[in-house]
Amino acid sequence: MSSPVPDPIALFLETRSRAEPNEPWDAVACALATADAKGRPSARFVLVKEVDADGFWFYTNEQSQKGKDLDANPWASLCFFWPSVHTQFRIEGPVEKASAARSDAYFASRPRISQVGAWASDQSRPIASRETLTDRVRQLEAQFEGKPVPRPPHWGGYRVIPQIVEHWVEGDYRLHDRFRYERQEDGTWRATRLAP
Ligand SMILES: Cc1cc2nc3c(=O)[nH]c(=O)nc-3n(C[C@H](O)[C@H](O)[C@H](O)COP(=O)(O)O)c2cc1C
Repeated sequence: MSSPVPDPIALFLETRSRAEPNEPWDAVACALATADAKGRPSARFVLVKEVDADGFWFYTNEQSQKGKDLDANPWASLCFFWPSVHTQFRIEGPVEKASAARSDAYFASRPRISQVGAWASDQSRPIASRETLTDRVRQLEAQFEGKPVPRPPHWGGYRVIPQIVEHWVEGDYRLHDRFRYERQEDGTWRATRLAP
């Protein structure tokens, strides 16, 4: 049986470190749920490599479906599940765009082929064929040859500011432990135990 902690972000980071060596896939991957202007939800996986009390950061094409959703409705929910430690975390809160400097720094850290891919892909728009994409990659590789690849203006970071964190730990006979943490005005967290 677990009990509430004062800082659920520290708990998230500690749990992720324990999970990381045993997960078959990337422990920083999570489902990101957004909703459009009509409140229709959609979910997809993203990588959230940077986490602190101010934000859970991900990077994407701002003209994608998720980018449009976040323009219309800047609130999101993230869901991580690490089977090796029998734990799920849900993070919910308002979303803000990263500064240009932060997006530049992250873009610069990516492999060159991913940087070219960010220019080549009009993410979430229809394309005629796979060749359309690979031809565009070849064309851009030639264009940027011998030069650093700049960050496309429509590509950048977002942070989900954690207002609600839910920690779920699998228990025997489906009697799981669930704690919902709500961030208070003074930055402390109020924990509530939820029925599983
Ligand atoms: C494990 C995993 C990680 C992913 N990480 C990202 C990411 O960090 N950023 C991104 O734009 N797409 C990422 N994708 C692709 C997205 O799931 C999605 O297909 C894409 O962003 C378009 O989503 P949208 O049309 O809802 O905007 C990832 C996919 C998987 C399976």
